[in-house]
Amino acid sequence: MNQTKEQRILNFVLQNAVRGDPCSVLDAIDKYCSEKEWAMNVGNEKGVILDKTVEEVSPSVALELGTYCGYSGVRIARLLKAGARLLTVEFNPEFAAIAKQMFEFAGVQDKVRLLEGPSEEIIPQLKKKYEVDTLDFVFLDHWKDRYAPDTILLQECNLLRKGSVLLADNVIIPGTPEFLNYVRNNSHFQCTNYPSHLEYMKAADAMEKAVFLG
Ligand SMILES: Oc1cc(-c2ccc(F)cc2)cc2cccnc12
Ligand SMILES: [Mg+2]
Repeated sequence: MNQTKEQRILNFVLQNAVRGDPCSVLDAIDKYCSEKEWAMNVGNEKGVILDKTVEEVSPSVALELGTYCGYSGVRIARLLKAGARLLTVEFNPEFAAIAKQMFEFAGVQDKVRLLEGPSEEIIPQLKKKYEVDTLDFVFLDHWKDRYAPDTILLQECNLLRKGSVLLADNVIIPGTPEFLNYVRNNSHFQCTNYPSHLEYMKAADAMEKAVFLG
């Protein structure tokens, strides 16, 4: 049976990265996806913006929407303090299976909990089923038409607290106009735009940080 691109990415990591070394996993994915096959990982340029935001927030509980192959999950988890945890949501079971193996190889599996299913179903379960009080950090990197409704849903489920930080990928390409309009015209959010480039390409992209003011 023919391999998928995501399986080829994982295999390249297994053969070229060092087990237990998250940075070598990130480097291997970036090498493969810049030289062999493009894939929708956040990449190293926007990844540095993600790193700086995670380091600034130093979250105890982080949520990622859109796991894909686990690149940004490894990127976030490698920076988490002892006892902190990342919940990452992926609705595609094939992607989830790849990401699970990626987390295990990188050695971050004890910090990461992979939740399979649609974000709109999982978000309302976070408090009771996954023992979340509030979220310190949320990385939005899933389907672009879900950013705004999921941001509203996070508020409706009382998962945000004063100072919770949302960071959204792809606000230029593919683009998230509804989300940008929502957070930028909402007095409960303080927004900052971080211009960058689409992963592995020259096209312009950007990330948007939206701090919930309570
Ligand atoms: O970082 C991303 C990039 C793209 C993307 C796909 C095709 C393009 F031509 C340009 C950009 C899609 C994503 C979907 C979900 C999460 N991240 C994505
Ligand atoms: Mg993305």
